[in-house]
Amino acid sequence: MRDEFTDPGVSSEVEESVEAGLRPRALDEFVGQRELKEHLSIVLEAARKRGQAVDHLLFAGPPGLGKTTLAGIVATEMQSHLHVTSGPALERAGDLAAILTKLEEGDVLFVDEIHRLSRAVEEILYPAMEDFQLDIVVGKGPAASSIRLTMPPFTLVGATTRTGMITGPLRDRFGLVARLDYYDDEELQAIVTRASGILDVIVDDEGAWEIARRSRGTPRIANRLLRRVRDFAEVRHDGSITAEIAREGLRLFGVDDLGLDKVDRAILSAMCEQFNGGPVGLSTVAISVGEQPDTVEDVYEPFLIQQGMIARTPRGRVAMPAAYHHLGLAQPTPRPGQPGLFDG
Ligand SMILES: Nc1ncnc2c1ncn2[C@@H]1O[C@H](COP(=O)(O)OP(=O)(O)OP(=O)(O)O)[C@@H](O)[C@H]1O
Repeated sequence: MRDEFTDPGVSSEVEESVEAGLRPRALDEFVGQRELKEHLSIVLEAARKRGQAVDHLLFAGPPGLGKTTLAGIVATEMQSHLHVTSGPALERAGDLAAILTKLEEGDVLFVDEIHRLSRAVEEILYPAMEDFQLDIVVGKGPAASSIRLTMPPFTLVGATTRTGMITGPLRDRFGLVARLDYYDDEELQAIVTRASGILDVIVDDEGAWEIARRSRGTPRIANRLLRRVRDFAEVRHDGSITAEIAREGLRLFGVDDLGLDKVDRAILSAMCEQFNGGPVGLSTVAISVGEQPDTVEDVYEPFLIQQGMIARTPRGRVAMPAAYHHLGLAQPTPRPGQPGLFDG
């Protein structure tokens, strides 16, 4: 049931190549995240002055907020190479060793979903991050021996949607841990305007604003909605995007006034109507909308919580008054003793 328009976690191969073209290359072009940018620019400048590799960096936050983009910026600003992999792709210790032995001095290794590294792989990473040492086991059984290789200093950039799942020892080995927050509407408007320049489509300020405010605080969604509205404008109008055209196009694609899509609305309506406002467990909600619990937790829930539509309590998820209001439903009066909103 995942929604291809507003799910920040879904990106096809075509979209990835379009995204690559829209990625800011320099820190100055990266919109928003002011504090993070300031910290990062100091870390980069200091490393440049010392002529050293940048300290290892960990970026945390929901999908589509710019973690991969920042890893690319670090590599560009340090004039080094970027190598990209992810936690689930590194199944065995040898997978990581193969990448590490290819790194040159100052290179940036980006590991997406770093919280999903296996224990065995993580253990290879510790000495590599700390002392630039790589322990490789040669042979099998009693004849196995370990050789230690020294590798050139490099920068590990880790990205995670789940800081809580990063082990303490791994987290401690990052010199900077930074959290990316949802973007505000003005920042997203600037992102839409910037992307429209690259995509060569005319969008007026109000048109960019209409797209921005339905983008769930997420640049990946802003860029995707812009591309869909561009299609709509080209097919049904003269190609340029005004507020009215943006509104019409987004309505056609099922994106509502707050930027919620059909999955968000299904989650809210399951909670409000099927489960009487909750509390209801995450996996029950996920099953009722045909999603994986991880997807509901990582992709949909953070924005619905941020919007004050649902809340997490020790007994499960509960629907807040804003959810009823958004769906146009009357809020039920709690039965005496019914667990609900104000528990926990
Ligand atoms: N601050 C920003 N300014 C302009 N564009 C941005 C910004 N952040 C992200 N983008 C755009 O949003 C898209 C998604 O960004 P990116 O792939 O870096 O997100 P991510 O956090 O790594 O997501 P995921 O973890 O799901 O891979 C990119 O195409 C990029 O152009």
